[in-house]
Amino acid sequence: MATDTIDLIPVVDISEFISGGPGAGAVVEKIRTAATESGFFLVTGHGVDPAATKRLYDLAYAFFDEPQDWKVGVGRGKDVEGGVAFAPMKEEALAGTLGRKTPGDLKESLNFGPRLAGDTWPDRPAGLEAAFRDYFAEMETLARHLRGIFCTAIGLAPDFFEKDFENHLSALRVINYPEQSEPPEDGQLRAGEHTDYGFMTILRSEASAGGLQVQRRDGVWLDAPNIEGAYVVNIGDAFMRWSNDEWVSTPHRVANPPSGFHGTARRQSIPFFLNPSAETMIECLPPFAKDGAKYEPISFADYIALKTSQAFGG
Ligand SMILES: O=C(O)CCC(=O)C(=O)O
Ligand SMILES: [Fe+2]
Repeated sequence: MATDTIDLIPVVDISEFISGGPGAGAVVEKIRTAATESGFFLVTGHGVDPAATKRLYDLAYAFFDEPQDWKVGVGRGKDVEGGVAFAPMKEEALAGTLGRKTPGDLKESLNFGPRLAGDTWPDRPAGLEAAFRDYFAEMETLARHLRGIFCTAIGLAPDFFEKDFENHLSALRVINYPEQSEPPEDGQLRAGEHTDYGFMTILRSEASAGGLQVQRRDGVWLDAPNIEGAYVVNIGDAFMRWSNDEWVSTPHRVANPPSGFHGTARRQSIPFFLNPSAETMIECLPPFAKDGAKYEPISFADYIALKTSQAFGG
């Protein structure tokens, strides 16, 4: 029901927190509640430049319109720090991260991180790299505001996390979910059920037939609300561990368009995966340690290696 969705995934205008206005405390309280109940909320009043978002959206759209043969030649190497990587249709099956074998996800993506390995940027569409870098910088600013909100909500100094994000390993991805001309295979989705591994994800979502769904604790899948210009924020697994499981990383997926759907179902989303630096220690935050820490301290690099080996059985 719509009321359930809006209660569980509330829309929070964070402008009063950013400007230090009298409503800042209410912003913090709303986000604390959402982060502990569903791990998902939408933000408005975030200050992100809409032109930077549109530029990245439009250039990535033009990239995905290029012929498949050409696209698969882009960014398969690992030699360029801050390069680009293209992942073709069905290459990734996100449900595999939960140990489930499904056919590959019905999506393709372009991936970038200033400290992540990729390949030389393609020469077309012109301005693609600059659009990724500009939008990445916008996300860094928003992420800093959100970290400030998180710290205030938890009772930490507002800059508690800042040293851990000086050399952050965040990743920016644009995903294209094309029209589906053939029915999906059994168990095949646009993006299979998963949780995100990092600290938090900031997603530029898009309303379409076949969109983002979030799992309620009783197992029911809810459609995430779509509000033009708002960002969907969700807590990742590393932050859940850091908070001694008080802030929750919730399973989500991207549904297929309904079978027999005849309208336009192409969808493009832009997740920014905020990750700390490799050496950051994920160690129960003091305000959550009262009844004992559930987990041993672990570096972010070791944590990702552990998650990957758990997911892929290696
Ligand atoms: O495309 C979306 O709306 C969500 C994608 C997602 O959850 C992911 O890539 O981790
Ligand atoms: Fe995700």
